[in-house]
Amino acid sequence: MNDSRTGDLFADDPTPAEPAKPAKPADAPESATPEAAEEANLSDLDLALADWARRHGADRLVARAFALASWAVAQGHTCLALDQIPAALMSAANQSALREALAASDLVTILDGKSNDDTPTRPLILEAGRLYLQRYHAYETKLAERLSTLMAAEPNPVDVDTLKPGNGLFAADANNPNATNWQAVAAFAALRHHFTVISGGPGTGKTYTIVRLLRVLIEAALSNEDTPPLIALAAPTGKAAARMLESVRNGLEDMGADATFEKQRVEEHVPQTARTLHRLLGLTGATTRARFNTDNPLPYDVVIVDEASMVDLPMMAKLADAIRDDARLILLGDRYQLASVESGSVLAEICANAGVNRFTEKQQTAAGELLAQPMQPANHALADHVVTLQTSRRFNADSTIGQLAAAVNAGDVTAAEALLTAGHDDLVYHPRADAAAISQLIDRLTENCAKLVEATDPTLALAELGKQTVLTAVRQGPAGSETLNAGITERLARRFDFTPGQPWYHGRPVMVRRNDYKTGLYNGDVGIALKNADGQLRVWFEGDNGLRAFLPSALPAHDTVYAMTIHKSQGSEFDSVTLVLPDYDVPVLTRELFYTGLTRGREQLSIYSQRNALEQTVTRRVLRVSGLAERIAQPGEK
Ligand SMILES: Nc1ncnc2c1ncn2[C@@H]1O[C@H](COP(=O)(O)OP(=O)(O)OP(=O)(O)O)[C@@H](O)[C@H]1O
Repeated sequence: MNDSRTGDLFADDPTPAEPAKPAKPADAPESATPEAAEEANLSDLDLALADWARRHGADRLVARAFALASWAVAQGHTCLALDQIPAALMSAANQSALREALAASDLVTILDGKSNDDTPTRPLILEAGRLYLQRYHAYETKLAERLSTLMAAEPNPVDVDTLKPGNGLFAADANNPNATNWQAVAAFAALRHHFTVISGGPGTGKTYTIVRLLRVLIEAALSNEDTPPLIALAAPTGKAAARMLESVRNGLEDMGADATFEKQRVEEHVPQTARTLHRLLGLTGATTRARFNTDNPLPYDVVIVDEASMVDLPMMAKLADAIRDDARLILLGDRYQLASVESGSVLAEICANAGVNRFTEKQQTAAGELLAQPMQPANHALADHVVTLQTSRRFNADSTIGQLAAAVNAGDVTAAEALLTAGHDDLVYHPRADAAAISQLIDRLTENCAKLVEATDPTLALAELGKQTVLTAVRQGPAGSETLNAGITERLARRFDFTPGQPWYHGRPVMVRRNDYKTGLYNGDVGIALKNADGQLRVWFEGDNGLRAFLPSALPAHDTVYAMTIHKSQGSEFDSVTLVLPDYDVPVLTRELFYTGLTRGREQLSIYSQRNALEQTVTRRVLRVSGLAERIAQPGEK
């Protein structure tokens, strides 16, 4: 790192350059000066960018703006909102001088009413009070442009009569026969448009809907003697892709019970694989440029992406870029879930602007009797493209986990607390998450984890891992996943007489930390180390065609996984989940995080959290600054 990154950049008055200093540990004492405090909150990358700007003629304030725009991306925003810069990162005096400094800089493009196609594109872009690194501005504008193009055209009409109640595909709800069947409406929206989002919590029937939609598309083509559509199934992670494929296969199998359905005729045209988005787009090397893009679009007529809430802005922009204008892009996901770890919360933003199941007058007319009641017309361009499924088909309607998820989504602390303290069998609440409570929890968990050390059959051991897990909000600290993993390992080592420090032992569960195309192991894949008959350790993973065994040394980066963070659990479900929130406040404690964690549990949920931490968590929303929704369409444009 260049030395000029320090005092020189972040002091308001010129000071001599200082030598580079090591990164500040989290518990370091308060910084001596406000400037040093501002700097301490920034990463080396942020500071390197500021340094680059400085070397290219930026004054201190503009250089600082570079660092802050980079900091904003690391926080998950796509840009820096100038009116929301934390005081800890820029003094009020500097904030009030910032706009003028940016306007005067050769490194900053100002986009306003006066800009046009000849306006040069510079490394920083200021638009409507949002300051972007140029690349993120390009991702955002490109994505908005592509989605707007896809939304503007209507595909060739497909007969939607088959979707109507009574026609076999989507049966009316036996308990409520006059209610709108939103699954049928979701299929209708996807038939009518080139871009559709089907949002829904776990088990609300997104895959069920998709399988029926594919059936309609394939059967329509076959009956017209057209070529059936070329379909791609994809997801952000390998694990999510594998789950998606399994759900689609199960969905086809279930539909096989319908005597009018010629399963084989349709099945032939449904893909036999689901890929990661990286693979789909040809992003497997070190390059950030996808092999498939506007100039070389994907060959598919229908691209369906599951777990779309986990897709970040750069990936979504690349995906939309690679979709042909005459193809369909269908995103499946849960609008209320945590967004991607990286920048942007694309799915949530698209859905927030669409509202919940509100259509334009035009779409209501086209839907006809699929909609049981007329609704107040929406006028946002996105409205017709988003359908939200709200009834879980996997749980019964009054499952406590489902009710808690609804209360959390509504930010209703009182209802959430009432459910937690009512003494339900499937929801157990421990109002303490201090060191003593965590130690007791570790003891209890160790009993369960001992089953893995005693396991001999990899299939059974992997099934055991899928049954239950512990989810944490944070990695470190007393309630962090690392502490729980270390605590359980230590107790197991004592009980089974191995050294806790030894990396590999019989029964160690691991989670892969990054995609590795060489081994075909992906970020989030979970495996178990077991000794074979010769006493050799192998790590077993589930694969498309049965179990796969690896030498421990062949694995990509991985962690022990008795417990994992909620972020890492996205896209997975377990019969039983223990959810642990720290008893001190951290900014990651948000409603979206809690919702995502609790909806990983299918049957049983235990929550360890102090009441006030819980209240704080349910109340706080993830706020990500972005201009995407504004760009896609202004209200009234449709
Ligand atoms: N309308 C329906 N009638 C009967 N069963 C249904 C219906 N919709 C969904 N199901 C069943 O509910 C279960 C969950 O559906 P599905 O897997 O499609 O949900 P999902 O939203 O894709 O779930 P996940 O979030 O886990 O991916 C499946 O067993 C499916 O067959």
